[in-house]
Amino acid sequence: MEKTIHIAVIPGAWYSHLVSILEFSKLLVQLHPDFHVTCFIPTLGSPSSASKSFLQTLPSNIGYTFLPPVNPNDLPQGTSVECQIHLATTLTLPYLHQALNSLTLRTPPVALVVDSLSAEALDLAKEFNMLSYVYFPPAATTLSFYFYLLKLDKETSCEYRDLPEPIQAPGCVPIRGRDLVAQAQDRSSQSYKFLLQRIKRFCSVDGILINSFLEIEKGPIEALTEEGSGNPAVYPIGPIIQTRTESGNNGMECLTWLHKQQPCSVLYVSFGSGGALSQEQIDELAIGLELSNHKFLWVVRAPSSSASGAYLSAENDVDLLQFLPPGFLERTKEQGMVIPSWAPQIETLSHRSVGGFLSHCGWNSILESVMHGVPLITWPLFGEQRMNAVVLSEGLKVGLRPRVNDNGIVEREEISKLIKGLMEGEECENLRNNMKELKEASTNALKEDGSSRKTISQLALKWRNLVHEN
Ligand SMILES: O=c1ccn([C@@H]2O[C@H](COP(=O)(O)OP(=O)(O)O[C@H]3O[C@H](CO)[C@@H](O)[C@H](O)[C@H]3O)[C@@H](O)[C@H]2O)c(=O)[nH]1
Repeated sequence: MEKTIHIAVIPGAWYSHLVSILEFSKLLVQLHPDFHVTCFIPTLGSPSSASKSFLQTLPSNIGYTFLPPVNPNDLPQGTSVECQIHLATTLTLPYLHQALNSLTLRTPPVALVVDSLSAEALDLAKEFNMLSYVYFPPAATTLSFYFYLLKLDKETSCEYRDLPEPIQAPGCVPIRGRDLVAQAQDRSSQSYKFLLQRIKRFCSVDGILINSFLEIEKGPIEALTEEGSGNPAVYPIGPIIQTRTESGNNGMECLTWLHKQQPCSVLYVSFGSGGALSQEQIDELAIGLELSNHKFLWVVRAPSSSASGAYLSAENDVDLLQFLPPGFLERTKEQGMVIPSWAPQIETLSHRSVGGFLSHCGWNSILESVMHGVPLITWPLFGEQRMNAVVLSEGLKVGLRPRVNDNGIVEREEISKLIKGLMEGEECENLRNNMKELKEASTNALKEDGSSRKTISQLALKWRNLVHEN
């Protein structure tokens, strides 16, 4: 009888990371039905409704258990979101140990695949005799810069933003220090120390699975996979994206509205699973959308206190439309639609009426936009999003990046100008053509003999052979 191949998976305590690693797991068991995945989920507070409804889509050969949740209110005041996510895993390591122990007694997993934000769990692989892998949801460019940061940290002492020249990591577009990942903007911070610790852990694993593909990031992927690079084996397995998203009645309403619009006429505006703007920036964005005269569909969130935007994890019942400028909804009722909190993003990006995406440049949103051929306005807020914005606007030329004023605000005239550039005229045509090519490449990567599909099969074969040898 054919043996079942067991894999244990540990996501990061963040909606988009949970979804990405589990979408990969879904693809793995779909392509290789002799595989079974068991997932242990760290959580911050209670799981969001979007996470719960996503978990209901898992097939029977993927099992999951929640680890005891870490309550953000029990953590020291002012703990950054990155540190909260990190603690959601570290504080539950004893439970994870217990859970892996009982799993190993029943059905020993051959490999432990751990999300990049849960890297502390990697130590358990050795103890339970499993191969260890990092699942890395962001871009290959980010991974290449991460490894390069270890070198840069030794060779320089100033803040990276004060370096006179852009930084050139192997195979990557040059990136100015101020555009580096947010955790590296203050080298004395706890977030930076955590980041370096995490990257060092990555160096000793059996492999790193990245959610990217050769055609979108040829330079960094070739540099990362080059023999003698000194990195662990890197496996590009993307683009892994959600197959469908949900958002109840609001979602239905927005799709009904999209059905009534002209092809490629609507700009979709969304800042990911939790990105939020300051009140001043919400006002500028609203007026900029209005001035552009283009149709829009905007997912609105409560304002953040940071001028340049931040991540807000709380779901609450406040009326989000109160944060819009007076009279805006009435004036734009024929021009746009505003949707509070959450939209069905996949259904929106795949809708024929959508012609542009103003995005915070989370890597999942980028891949979803690429797979549906929608060019972007690249409006990074936090994390590694500034690096992604450079890749899209300066590298791939499928996005336009707004100019930010000295107070960290993108002004209304700039917003309106960029929307016009994205949605009409020669610039729009060039961006759409570049995106069309990328869309085709992204579809090919996961076809029968596509580059990423081959990589997944290569990994599966390696894991299967190990089980059959024992
Ligand atoms: O109204 C919404 C908003 C978001 N989404 C989905 O939520 C996910 C958002 O993912 P992403 O675009 O990557 O944004 P974040 O959740 O902010 O992603 C975090 O994780 C990414 C991968 O590591 C990083 O690139 C980002 O910087 C980091 O903020 C996507 O699948 C969207 O389809 C919806 O379905 N509806």
